[in-house]
Amino acid sequence: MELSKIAAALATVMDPKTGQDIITANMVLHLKVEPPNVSFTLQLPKLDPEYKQQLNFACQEAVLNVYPDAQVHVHMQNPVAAPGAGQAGGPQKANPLPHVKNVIAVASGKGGVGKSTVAINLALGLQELGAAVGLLDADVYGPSAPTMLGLQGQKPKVESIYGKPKIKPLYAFGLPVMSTGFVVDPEQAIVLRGPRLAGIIKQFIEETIWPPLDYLIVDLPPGTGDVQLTLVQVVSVTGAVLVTTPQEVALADAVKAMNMFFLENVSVPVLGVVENMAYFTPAELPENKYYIFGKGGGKTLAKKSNSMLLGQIPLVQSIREGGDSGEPAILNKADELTREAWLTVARNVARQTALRNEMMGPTPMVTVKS
Ligand SMILES: Nc1ncnc2c1ncn2[C@@H]1O[C@H](COP(=O)(O)OP(=O)(O)OP(=O)(O)O)[C@@H](O)[C@H]1O
Repeated sequence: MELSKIAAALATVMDPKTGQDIITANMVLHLKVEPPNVSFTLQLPKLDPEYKQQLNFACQEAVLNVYPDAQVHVHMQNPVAAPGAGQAGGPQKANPLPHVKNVIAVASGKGGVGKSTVAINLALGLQELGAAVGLLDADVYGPSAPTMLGLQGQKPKVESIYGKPKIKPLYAFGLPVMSTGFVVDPEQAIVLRGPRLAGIIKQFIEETIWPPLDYLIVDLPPGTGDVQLTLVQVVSVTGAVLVTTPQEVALADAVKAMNMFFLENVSVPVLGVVENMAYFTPAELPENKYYIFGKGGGKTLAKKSNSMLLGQIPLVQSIREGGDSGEPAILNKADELTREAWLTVARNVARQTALRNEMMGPTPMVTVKS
């Protein structure tokens, strides 16, 4: 009996919770083979007994397919909660995305500063550096990912796993993408509040079949509100990237957005600040920088949030055109300066995330007492 064959057999069993196979979803522990006995622990989130039984049968069947005489012993166990989860006496919560290493929220104080542009180019930049990346556009009131990634009019497919519907993300330039814009009409979204909104965000996190990822980039709505609060309750957010423009007026709002990550019990570390539209560079004079909105907003916000300036992105036509045409600017090899500005942001985000992970454990998921 070979351990690797048994592991390969178990990798054909799907977890209804994440839509991943149970090996990828890190659900199989203590796999032991002492012929004819095969035993292992199956960590599974709270599911009703019917699912438990289905999974048990599916595991038995998978092993018996390769070793018909095996005696299969499956021990079921609730997963160990994400470290720090359920602090302050709340109930322990399990991480719904065990196969996603880092969840990075991209936030801004107000709309129009280029938060979505940053989220998308950052996601593609990290991918270019070799990481597996996904994008969740949670900007319910103004979802930009469908247009900016050329996915307008497309709808994600729903797949049934053990009778439970799971959403398959769409793909653009190699990125798995989910956007509120695929399923909710922004005009209807205006009236969404509280529990309804929370339900949608929760569903996008828990019911999308995200592949194993190094980074899931989440594009938040501007400001502070229900989506932000829901996100920190349903998933462990590794860190936040704040986006601002250089003007002083943008700063006051950005500080409010920043403070929301430091609320009691939230404690999502700020990885750094991206200063967008930092200066204007005409295409025909690529070396010239005109600081038309002033200087220093990004640096000031980085200082206030005790983080770093991750990069400065110029105000250039190619970024706006990239957003409109569905082909983000970072993919435009003809505009090397802009590409390099985006890649600097991606490198700095990767470095700050690694440093953060060395220094502290996973961010506790927030428990709200009702
Ligand atoms: N550096 C830039 N240079 C030129 N145009 C830019 C730049 N950054 C963003 N834009 C353009 O500005 C517009 C707003 O950008 P974007 O949608 O990313 O902002 P946002 O902060 O996400 O706004 P909202 O939250 O309201 O959706 C878009 O048309 C985008 O292409």
